[in-house]
Amino acid sequence: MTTEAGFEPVELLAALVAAASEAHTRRTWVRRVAEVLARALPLVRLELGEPIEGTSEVEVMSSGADGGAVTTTRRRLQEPEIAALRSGRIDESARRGASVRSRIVVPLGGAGAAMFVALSLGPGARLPPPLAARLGEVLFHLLRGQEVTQRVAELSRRAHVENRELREQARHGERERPLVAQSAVMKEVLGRIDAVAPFDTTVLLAGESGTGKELLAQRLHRLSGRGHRSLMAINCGALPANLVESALFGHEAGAFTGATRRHLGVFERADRGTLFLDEVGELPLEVQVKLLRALQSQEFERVGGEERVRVDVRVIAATHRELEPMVAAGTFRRDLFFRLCVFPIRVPPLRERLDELPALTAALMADIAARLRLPAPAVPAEALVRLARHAWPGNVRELGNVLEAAIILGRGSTLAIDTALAVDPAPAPAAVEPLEAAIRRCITGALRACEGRIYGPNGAAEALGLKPGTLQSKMRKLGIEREAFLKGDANE
Ligand SMILES: Nc1ncnc2c1ncn2[C@@H]1O[C@H](COP(=O)(O)OP(=O)(O)OP(=O)(O)O)[C@@H](O)[C@H]1O
Repeated sequence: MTTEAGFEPVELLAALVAAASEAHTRRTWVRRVAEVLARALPLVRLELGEPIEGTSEVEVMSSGADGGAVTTTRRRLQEPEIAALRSGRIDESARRGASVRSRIVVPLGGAGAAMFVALSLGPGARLPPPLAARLGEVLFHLLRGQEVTQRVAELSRRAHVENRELREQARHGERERPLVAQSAVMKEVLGRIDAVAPFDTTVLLAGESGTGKELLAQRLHRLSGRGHRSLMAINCGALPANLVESALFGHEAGAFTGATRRHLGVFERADRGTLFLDEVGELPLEVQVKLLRALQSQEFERVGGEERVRVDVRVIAATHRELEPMVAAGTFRRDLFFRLCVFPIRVPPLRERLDELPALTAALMADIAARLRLPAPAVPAEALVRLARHAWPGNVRELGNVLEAAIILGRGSTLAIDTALAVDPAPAPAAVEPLEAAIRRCITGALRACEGRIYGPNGAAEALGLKPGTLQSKMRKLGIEREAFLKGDANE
């Protein structure tokens, strides 16, 4: 038996099986089946419809014959579709004459079918109902097969993620350090952490570098209902824009040069757990948009992928920068700021809680001495006085470093605090602004004053005494976008 288009059903069957068996998602299945059918029929469009239970609507995935993007829409079920699903018979009621397209509805799975395929054929074309019914049977079984393939892929992905999760947890368990909080300000911080922990509320930890934000994020995660799942951390400032996006959302094989395999991002790996977004203020603007969307919908696409990945992630963000001035300067999105700043917690610098210096010193000393396999020397009162006089620009991290050096220099028997502090290279505290922050401030200020204009006599480059190319390269490096400063429809 051959069709009017003259194809051999056996060949078609072989091609359909080959195309459908490799489809990991229903979307790919629809595209591949449409491609194969288009080789045998004058197919204009293929639709796969699944009525939505309890409604008179149907979700339709549809693909043109050219294998382009598959679209998903939701609309009312049409009469011919209802009839075909109910009776399990082909509906050819939309068969038209030689100059107009026809549409044939093929139920998948006999009377009371749960799905259908609708084929729109070019003018004058026809698929005889017996052949269409056979095609329906084949597609029904191929679709069942696709569901199994998808389920297996999903289970294997979960197993992979859980395996990684367990390994992370084992490592994380080793890593978590005791948290000292004896001062009134730190007790207050801990109170807020413990209060918000059981909820999925997004928390923003703001404080200078080394104040213990990551340690607090670990406690928050442990006390939440997700504590037995993984806590994934990413430092948003450590990678350039294109890599941050892939680190957050993952990428598909072939997404860019060197992407030989699919890579899961931290969002996916934190599924059902917690994601710690450290240094969130460093995120380039273009990635901020994508992060906002992912936070709002808990859905995203891997870089180079079409499939929407759904996750269930609780987010803790941290920043050593003041985000509000960045919002005012246009370098941090206002909407993202409000999405993150649901429950802000300020972590005070060490100089504001010197009353817990003795307890911190004791806890850090015990930890460091155990790691170095040295006895922990006693801490004389004058050493504590000396420590209390230091400004601690690097906060608790710096205190740990000084103590480690003091233990080593004292060879495990005394604590050589003075010598250790004398070689402490931590920057002076104070009003000194990091160079990058100063550059960012100058550039954003100029762009604001010039309303996003870079070139020409009123442009930001001239105002800053830079070549436009140099300014643009600095902006790229700092993730500053000109668009954020445009007024109305101002243009270059
Ligand atoms: N309250 C604390 N009790 C015990 N150890 C602490 C405390 N706070 C910080 N530390 C220790 O100080 C070091 C720095 O802490 P942590 O990495 O959590 O700071 P952070 O604020 O996240 O720093 P950064 O912003 O630079 O990432 C870690 O070794 C941590 O264990």
